[in-house]
Parts: sequence; structure tokens; C-alpha cells
Amino acid sequence: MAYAQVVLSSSYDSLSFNKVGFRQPKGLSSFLVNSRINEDKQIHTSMEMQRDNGSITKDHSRLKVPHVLTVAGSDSGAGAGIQADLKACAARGVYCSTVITAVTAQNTVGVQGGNIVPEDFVAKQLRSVLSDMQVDVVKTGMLPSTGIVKVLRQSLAEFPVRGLVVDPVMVSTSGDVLAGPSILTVFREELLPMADIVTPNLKEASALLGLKLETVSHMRSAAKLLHDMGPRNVLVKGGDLPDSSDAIDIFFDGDNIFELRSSRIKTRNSHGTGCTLASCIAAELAKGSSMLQAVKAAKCFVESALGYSRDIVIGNGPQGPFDHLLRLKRNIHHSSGKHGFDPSDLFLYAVTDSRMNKRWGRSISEAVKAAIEGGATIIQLREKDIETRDFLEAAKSCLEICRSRGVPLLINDRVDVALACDADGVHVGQSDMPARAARSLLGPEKIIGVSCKTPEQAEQAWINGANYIGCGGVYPTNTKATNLTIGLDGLKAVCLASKLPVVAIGGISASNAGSVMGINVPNLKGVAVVSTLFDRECVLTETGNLHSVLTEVTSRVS
Ligand SMILES: Cc1ncc(COP(=O)(O)OP(=O)(O)O)c(N)n1
Ligand SMILES: Cc1nc(C(=O)O)sc1CCOP(=O)(O)O
Ligand SMILES: [Mg+2]
Repeated sequence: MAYAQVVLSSSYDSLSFNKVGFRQPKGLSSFLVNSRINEDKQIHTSMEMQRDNGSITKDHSRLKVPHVLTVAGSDSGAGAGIQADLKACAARGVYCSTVITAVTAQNTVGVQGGNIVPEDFVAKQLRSVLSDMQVDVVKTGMLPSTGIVKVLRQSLAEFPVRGLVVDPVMVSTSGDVLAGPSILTVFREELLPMADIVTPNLKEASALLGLKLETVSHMRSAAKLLHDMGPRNVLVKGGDLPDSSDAIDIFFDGDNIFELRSSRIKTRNSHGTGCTLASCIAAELAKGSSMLQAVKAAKCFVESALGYSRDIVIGNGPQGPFDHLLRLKRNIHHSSGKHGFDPSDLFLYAVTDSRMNKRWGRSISEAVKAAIEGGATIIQLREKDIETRDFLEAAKSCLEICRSRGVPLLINDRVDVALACDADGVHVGQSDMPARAARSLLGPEKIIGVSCKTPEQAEQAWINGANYIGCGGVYPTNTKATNLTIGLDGLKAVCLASKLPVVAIGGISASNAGSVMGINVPNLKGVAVVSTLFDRECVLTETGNLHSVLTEVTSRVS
């Protein structure tokens, strides 16, 4: 098949790169477009194929692959830009097509040069992909001229897609400025109003708002001000915040504001994190996730990839690329995977109990819905006296509720049920299936929690590939028969020894949660509760009360 051929002329390297922004190429001669066929005809031909061969078109729609189109610049070092987007989408299992807006010469030292693709040729690339390839979500990166933004706007008006993720790339991680001030106005007035989410870092949010942003409280205000410019959701990334041990991002959906925390990975290899995060959000949206779920999954993926690539060495400069395809390598090595798990999800861990819910006349799904509405950040279905078939059905409907709200759902004890409904993971105890066996059945991406009462058990859970440990009973409980109480001292000893995040369990309520979190050990991430939420009349109120206590106490102790 004949395709339009694009050849970069040798005059390319005679163009210098302007640190304040791209210099326009000297006319179109820097890009020789050698089209052996008429592109309009090519599109026409492909449309005819669809018309003439209805059955092929139908087959395509049945085997629909989630598809992200990235509209961004090329990074010759392949850490960021189009190349990062392709790798991120591949890692998330999503097809990625590309419209290239600029070509940069860069490496781990910095950006040595660049050249903008003429806007009519950007338009041509957009038409080629959007007219033919069933794109779900468009993600934008480097949009180096106002003309290119306008062309994008026109293309999306002609070929609407389900979502638009805007990464307002203006400054590279090496500090090079990738878009000039004239872009700011068109970003504010034309790009942001179209976006389903915009994902600026601190510098970009500052530039868009004309404000200095230095604290989490500034980020919260910035998210609201940026939302006023028109995007449906805003994620202000706080990676550059000084003096923070966590990577803190602020997500605002127009109603609620979320502070999303992940561990700050100390590594030289962080080039391309912004492009990767935005591409992962786009990929998750293309697969059908809600926005919050997509953002959380993306943040978690970036954290895992950075952690995995912490020590790799590519290039001699100060900022290296990281490895997006950790998932494949994890599969090869059968090692544990934290992918998909965010330790801050352990904050308010609701564990169900069918007997309690029956006593108060509600179904498991009603109980789960109310707990999430009250602020539960993770759910475990602990249904000890239920038929397998009923357990599976309940798990499926709870999973639907949890997925739509971006809350992970784990299954207690039953790895088979977790597998059958594709839950987010399992929680196992010392006499249940060992975590190592659960890991090999569930794969690297599912969440595995293990109950531990001693430092030795915590060490073993880590060796076996668990993601977190549940530690208790902190206080005596009636929910679990003959449970050993280890007290606050026992909890502290396990937390100090554990390499994994910990959630405390056993007899915890709104009145003692303060003392539990007050032991103030960094890897104690929250409390897990059963009767405090479910052996009560109103699950929503009880969960809300506990959430307020936890929020209050953790802001005091941190
Ligand atoms: C978060 C959390 N921690 C501990 C447990 C207890 O698990 P296990 O020891 O397997 O006891 P059962 O719950 O199966 O009775 C838990 N479920 N969740
Ligand atoms: C399920 C469970 N596991 C425990 C452990 O110590 O590992 S204590 C416990 C019961 C927790 O219920 P409640 O919040 O009603 O006390
Ligand atoms: Mg168990």
C-alpha cells in the first residue's frame, strides 16, 4: 500500500533551538513532503472499503481495541514525548497512534535542538488517524505553536472523541522551555475549555495562572482557578514541591478535591514522568475507567516504574529515562508487583460481615455503597458463611460499585472468587493460602494483603510478594473468635520491622482510632474496621465519623 512519505531535509540541523521557544522552520523546506498518492484519495479509499465491506467493519467494532492518539513532540532520547507515550500505552495494554508536532534533538543532558512540524502537516496527520482509526481518547503533549492548537481544535470538532487529556507541556524536566508565552493565551482560551482533564506541574500551573505556587494549599487554590478556565477535571502535580517526602498531587473534579499521595522515589531517572502520567490517564480512560480511577492508576504506575528503574543507567547527563515495561519483566521474574496498589488507600479500610449486614437489613452491595459514600478508601468482602455462588455474585456487583468510584475491592481468603470476578486482590491470613501461591495465581498486578502479628511474619509477607500487611488485634474484638490481642506496642513493633505499609485492625472505632494512628510510625497507613461500620444502623454516618477522626488525627501527627 502506498503511503505519504515524509522526509526530513538536511537543512534541519542548520536550525538552532531557541531556549525560550521553538523558532519556526525557515519555510516548509525543512520538511519535504513526498506524497506518492493523494491523501484525500487514501482516506476516500479506506471509507469505500468500509462501505463496500460491511462485514469487515462489523468485525472491527466487535474486536474494538482501546485506542489513544497522542499529539506531541518526538524526543530523540525516547524518555519523554511521543516515545514515552507509546511505551506507557503499551504498558497499559492500549493501542497508541501518534501525531508528531515537533522533532527535538535531546538526550539525558538536555535539549540540543528542535523543529516544529508545519501546522498543515499536523492537520494532515490528525485527519489520517481520526478519520480512520476509531480513537477513544486524545492526549496532548508538546503543542509548540498557536496554529497547531487551532488545528487540533478544528480536527476534534470534525472528528469528536470520547476524551481529551491535556498535558500542558511548557518546560521539560531538564528545565528547557518547550513553548513560548504566546502559547499561554491559546492554551487558556482554546485548549483548556476542551479538556476532560488538564495535568500541569507546578511551573506550568504557575505560568497558566500567572501566580507563584509553592505549597499544597497553593496547589488546591490553583486547581480550582484552573478549573474555572473550563477543563472538566484538573490534576496539579506537586513533584517539584520542596521538602515533601511524598509525591503530592491535587485532583479537582469540580465538586470534590482530593490530595493524592504516593512515595517520592529518589532517582535520577525521572525524565518523561509527566508525559507518562498523562498517557496512562488517557489509556485508563480509553479502557473505560472513571477519571479518579484513571488518575490513581496512572499515579501508581508511574510510582512503580520509577521504583523499578531507580538504579538503571542510560546516558551520562543528570536526568535519565525510566523503564515503562516493568510489567513484562515482572512477569518474567515472577516477582511481586505493587502495580495498581496505592498505600494511601489503606486509610479507611472497610471489611464487610454478612451477619452484621443481615442483622441491619441491608445487602452487601448496599453496605459497600454506603461505606464508600462515607469515605472508605478500600473495601474487603469478608463473607464467612455464604455459598460460593452467592459470594461470587455479591463480589461482581460490589466490584461494579467500587470500580465506578475508584475504590479497590479485595476478597477475604477466597483467591478463587477473586480470580473469577477479577477483583483487585485478596487478603489472606496465616492459615489461608500463602501469599506466594496467591501471587502466582493472581499475577503481579493484583493487591495482596497478609495478616501479621509479629515482625517475623511481616518479613515473610514481604518476601512472599505481599503489598501490605494487616496487623492486629490492636484491641479485643468480638468479630473474630479467639483472636490474639497484641495492643499498641505489638502494632508499633510490627510497623517498625515491616518493609510493607501496614493497616491496623481489631476493636478499632472512632474513639480509639486517634490513639492507633498516634503511634506515629510512617508506614502505618490507616485502620481496618468491621463492627464500627457494619454493626450499626447507618453505615454512611459511621464511616463519615471515622473518616473525620482519621483526617483530624493524621493532619496532627504528620
Ligand atoms: C486488613 C485485614 N487484616 C487482617 C485480617 C484478618 O485476616 P485472617 O487472619 O485471615 O482472618 P479472617 O479475616 O480470615 O478471619 C483481615 N481480614 N483484614
Ligand atoms: C478480621 C479481623 N482480623 C483481625 C486480626 O487481628 O488479624 S481482628 C479482626 C476483626 C476486626 O473486626 P472489628 O473491627 O469489628 O473489631
Ligand atoms: Mg483469613
